[in-house]
Amino acid sequence: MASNKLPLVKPITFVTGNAKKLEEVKMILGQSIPFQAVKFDLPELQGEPEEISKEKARIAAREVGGPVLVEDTCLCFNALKGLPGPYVKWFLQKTGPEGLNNMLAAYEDKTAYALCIFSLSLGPDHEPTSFEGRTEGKIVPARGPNDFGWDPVFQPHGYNLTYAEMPKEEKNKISHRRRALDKLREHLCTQYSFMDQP
Ligand SMILES: O=P(O)(O)OP(=O)(O)OP(=O)(O)OC[C@H]1O[C@@H](n2cnc3c(O)ncnc32)[C@H](O)[C@@H]1O
Ligand SMILES: [Mg+2]
Repeated sequence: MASNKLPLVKPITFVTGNAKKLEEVKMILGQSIPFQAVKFDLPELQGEPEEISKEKARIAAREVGGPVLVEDTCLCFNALKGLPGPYVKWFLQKTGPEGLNNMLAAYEDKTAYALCIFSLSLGPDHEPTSFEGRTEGKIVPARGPNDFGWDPVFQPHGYNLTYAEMPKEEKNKISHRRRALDKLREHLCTQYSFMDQP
């Protein structure tokens, strides 16, 4: 029976400058989606998270000249109406995770959510499609290894451990990144068939 799935000949190139993101994406996707990675620090717009992610995908598709995947991650504090959101990287660089916790000292509401938006572009002439994953939690004084971003200050709802304290497999079961990748995988597997490169 003929398949009505679209053939995808080239592997998808995941473009990121962040080695820790890549590590998690590899663990979560395993062999399910053929992809390769290139390390490139893409310029980022200011604005709404989905538009930032989509614009990264447009730039990456032009650079690579084929199918690309990018993601942008936000950490959103409810007391601050969603800030620092997509700008968390710059806060983190200047203040470290503990500085993020201190930002909420003046507020009773410590709730926050981690948001990950992957954008897939099939090439320079294609509009990107986005896949969003969100995990609710709260901001706490830093606990656990300080080796990935704001993991030490984010404690997901229903857990007594911060992301940093959780074994990687546990984080990857419930994370913002996992939830977004589940949607991406579903989309790719229902719409496309992967072909070996000639
Ligand atoms: O090249 P790209 O993919 O853009 O990588 P980046 O490091 O610039 O990443 P973002 O623009 O998405 O900025 C998100 C910030 O949040 C951090 N971050 C991303 N995912 C995280 C996670 O799962 N846990 C903790 N920190 C995370 C990351 O290190 C950045 O400081
Ligand atoms: Mg970035």
